Amino acid sequence: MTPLLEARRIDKSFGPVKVLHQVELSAYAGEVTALVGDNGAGKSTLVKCVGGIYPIDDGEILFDGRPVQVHSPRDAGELGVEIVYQDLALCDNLDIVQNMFLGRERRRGPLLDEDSMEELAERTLSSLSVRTVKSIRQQVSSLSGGQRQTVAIAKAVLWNSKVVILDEPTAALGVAQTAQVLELVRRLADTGLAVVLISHNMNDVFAVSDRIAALYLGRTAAQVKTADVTHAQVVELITSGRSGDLGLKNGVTP
Ligand SMILES: Nc1ncnc2c1ncn2[C@@H]1O[C@H](COP(=O)(O)OP(=O)(O)OP(=O)(O)O)[C@@H](O)[C@H]1O
Repeated sequence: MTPLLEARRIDKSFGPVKVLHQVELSAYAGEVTALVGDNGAGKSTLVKCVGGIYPIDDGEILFDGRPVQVHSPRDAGELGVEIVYQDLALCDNLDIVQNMFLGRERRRGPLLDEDSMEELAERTLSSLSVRTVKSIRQQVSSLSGGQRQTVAIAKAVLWNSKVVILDEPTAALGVAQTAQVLELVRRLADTGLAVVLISHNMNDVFAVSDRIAALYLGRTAAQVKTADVTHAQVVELITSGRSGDLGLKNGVTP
């Protein structure tokens, strides 16, 4: 199976500090790929390279098997790659519809086309089976952490995205909200999207992912199917970059 999004042999330095060394990442349509690694392993940097925020020094990015140039978030957006960052970049003083269309508002003549934006926002939320928000005209400041995360994810999928990258979507959430967001993550993949989930939480990783890509000190420690590994083996990959009993071939389960 060809990955929908693939990063190959990515090198990235900040000044004299090399942060990514020949890093590999494959994400497949219809699957959740968990990107794991300790603090500072390079997860955010890799995602920002793929999302066009940082230029790569070397390596290549492929979309649906074709090499592509991603020089800006706009390039990434045109390919259908959207990233939901931890800070979510939502505006508290705007409502859900205004946030979902922020910077990409629909117009009819000189006026905003509120009806069509409302309808599309509604349709997107219901296609994701989101029933947790009372009204799409609610101000974002009145939403809970889980609801905010949901709106940020819905905003990312509104634009015909094909790959959605989520940076620690459950980090700030309680148990019930975490379960809701993980359910949404699973649903995104089930609708055919390739989902990349950055996470530190092994329970989340094992609850929703199909594959795991582990980084260790800026290198790919392994890319494995979740069903082929145990919690303990993944923890070992994260903490030492190795897992002796996995029988990996070039970092991949044979
Ligand atoms: N803009 C930057 N300039 C210099 N160094 C950076 C920059 N961004 C990240 N780094 C360094 O790159 C390394 C990888 O950081 P990165 O944020 O990608 O790790 P991470 O795996 O996402 O960590 P965390 O889980 O803590 O978010 C770290 O050593 C960090 O200090």
